[in-house]
Amino acid sequence: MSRLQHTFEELKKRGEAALIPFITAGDPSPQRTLELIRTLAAAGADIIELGVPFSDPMADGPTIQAASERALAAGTTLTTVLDMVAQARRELQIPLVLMGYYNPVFRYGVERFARDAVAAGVDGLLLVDLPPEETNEVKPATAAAGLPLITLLAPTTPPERTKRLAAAAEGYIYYVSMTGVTGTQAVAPAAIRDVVVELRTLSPVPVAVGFGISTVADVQAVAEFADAVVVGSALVRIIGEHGSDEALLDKVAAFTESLKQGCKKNNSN
Ligand SMILES: O=P(O)(O)OC[C@@H](O)[C@@H](O)c1c[nH]c2ccccc12
Repeated sequence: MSRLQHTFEELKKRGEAALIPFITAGDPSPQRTLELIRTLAAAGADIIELGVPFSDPMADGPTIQAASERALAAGTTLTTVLDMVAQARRELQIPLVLMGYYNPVFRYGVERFARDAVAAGVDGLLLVDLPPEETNEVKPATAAAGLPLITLLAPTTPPERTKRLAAAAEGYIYYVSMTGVTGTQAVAPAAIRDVVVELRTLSPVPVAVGFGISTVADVQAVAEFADAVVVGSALVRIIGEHGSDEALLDKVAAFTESLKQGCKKNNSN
């Protein structure tokens, strides 16, 4: 059983949704990223989504764009991201999913990338600017390496397409709660509940929800009907503000612990 499957099974037994914090790899520095991964894991993260910094992150709002710039300025490349994963993997079992844009992966070489990613200890790949219909170049390589290619679905995905993609999903489905870029608007849990519930019946894999989840209340509301919640910009903002102080890891730990409290299902108190 894969690390991802194992994590979701354990959480199901405990009646909890998975907490998936997102950070940009290399922000503020590769060294700091390793410390952040340790801190997130110790504070209750169940899976970590690591962003591969990119110069033209068109799906990202200002907060994550700035994180990408900090990471690139610190010299982060796809190769150094894989090194960070390999280092983390020496000491941690937490699933690590890479999120990125296709260009760096294409330049690295898709087959070599898929192999190196699995060897480093990557558990899943999200290529956010590659529509599922255009994964023909990537799928054979990720399938051969045993790397789940995570499908992104959005409220704008037509029902037929949703059905087809959900049935073929690997790892987990990432349901984007709204159109637009990351970190700019708040999620509206009531508006997405029914689609997510339906998606879970269509899909053989768990369904994560992300975009606009930034508070414990958001996490709690979404955790009632989703298998996992992704929190990106709210966390990246803390890293942006405290990246160079001593307090960074404590702040990140406290925020993560509070978010995890929201993941216990039916704890309406
Ligand atoms: O930042 P938010 O609103 O919390 O959304 C999650 C998100 O940051 C993370 O999953 C992500 C970062 N960049 C992306 C690009 C596309 C899809 C998802 C992402």
